Amino acid sequence: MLRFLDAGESHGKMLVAIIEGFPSNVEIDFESVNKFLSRRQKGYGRGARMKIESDKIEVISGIRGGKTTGAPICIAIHNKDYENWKEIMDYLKEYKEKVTVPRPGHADLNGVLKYDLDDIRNVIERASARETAIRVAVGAICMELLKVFNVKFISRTVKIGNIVDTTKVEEYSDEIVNIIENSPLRCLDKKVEKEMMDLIDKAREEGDTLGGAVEVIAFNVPQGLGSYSFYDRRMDYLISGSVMSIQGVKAVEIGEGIKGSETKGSQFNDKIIFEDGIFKRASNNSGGIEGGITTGMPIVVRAYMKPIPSIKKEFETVDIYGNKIKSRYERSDVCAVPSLAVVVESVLAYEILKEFLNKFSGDSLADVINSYNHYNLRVGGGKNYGRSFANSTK
Ligand SMILES: Cc1cc2nc3c(=O)[nH]c(=O)nc-3n(C[C@H](O)[C@H](O)[C@H](O)COP(=O)(O)O)c2cc1C
Ligand SMILES: C=C(O[C@@H]1CC(C(=O)O)=C[C@@H](OP(=O)(O)O)[C@H]1O)C(=O)O
Repeated sequence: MLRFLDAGESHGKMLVAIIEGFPSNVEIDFESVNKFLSRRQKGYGRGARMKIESDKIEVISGIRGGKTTGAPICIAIHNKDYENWKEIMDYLKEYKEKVTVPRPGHADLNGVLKYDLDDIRNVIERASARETAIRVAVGAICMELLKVFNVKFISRTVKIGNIVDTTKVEEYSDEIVNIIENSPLRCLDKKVEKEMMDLIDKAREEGDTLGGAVEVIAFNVPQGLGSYSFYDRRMDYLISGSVMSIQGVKAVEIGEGIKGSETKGSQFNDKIIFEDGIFKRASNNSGGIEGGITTGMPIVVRAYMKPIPSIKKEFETVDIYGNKIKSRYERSDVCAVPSLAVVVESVLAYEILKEFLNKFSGDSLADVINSYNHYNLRVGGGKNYGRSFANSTK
């Protein structure tokens, strides 16, 4: 079974991850992995930290000669900012200037109470969304295997504050990807994007922050991943839990979950059709998942992020000893919604690959390909659902 663990602090030496259960002989394109990391760092509204970091992965084990070996993959991302935080982050010598004013909205207060800490710094360091850098690296490695099976993603911003991009994306296109990848907010509607940027500027001037929403679509995911047979095997359970675990995410929607709740069954159901010997759906309100199993239609996930909790504008609060005090500001992003889109893309890639390998299991890429092709011969009527068969090890 594919699994991973990660560790590391925001201003510590590095972030690390160990991925286990990844098949052998998968070619890893490091340029592509590092590009994924740099996509996460971009986005209008990000703070000063992103000018310091230029995330790149270092391979410690499990990849040799550009290919996975089947052994646990260990990777690291070094924090450049560590140089500026060495004294504060020293693991032997106690740093005397403790952080004692918790920020509402962050893990600060809950963390010190739960772990009996007298320095909020110990909470901030691990609760920080800096951790998403290594999660994206894990997702990027998963993507290298999904690419063999032509699984592709589009991830974009659909909302900043109350400004919404209503553009619909139903099919994958390189043109759409190009627009998104070259835009400041990963937004498709340029007019709406300008309004969003103005809103971010206004929030920054006011010493305030913003949230929003992203949409991520996975194309060419085969039918049959996940299961209705047990709650924790349901694809929608796995995806929503994983997306919800991303720092700041407060709601997850699959397909037309929200709008659909206002319609009738006859309108919401995706009509089943049978064409050229294969089953298809005439629409995709279910967002590619029915009964906890992928339908073969695109998987559509929307994630909603609350406004960034660290606020420059001063307000009255209390410290961890209960004393009334002015709020404390910690260097921060004003808005991180475009970055969230890339993080959701990578956690989705991980969850899809995990179930993909549960269904088409194999210790080597060739075994996985055989299993995949065999299944597609059966349910795809020998033709598959318009996806190309994975028949190479490239
Ligand atoms: C990519 C990204 C960047 C973030 N940057 C900041 C930030 O600069 N300052 C901040 O206070 N919160 C930031 N957050 C949000 C916090 O990490 C998050 O609100 C906090 O961990 C508590 O979230 P939770 O209640 O969902 O766990 C960021 C989140 C993401 C996904
Ligand atoms: C470091 C990243 O995001 C950080 C997430 C974050 C938080 O509180 O979640 C706070 C900020 O960190 P710092 O205090 O160093 O400025 C963000 O920059 C990153 O995305 O790589």
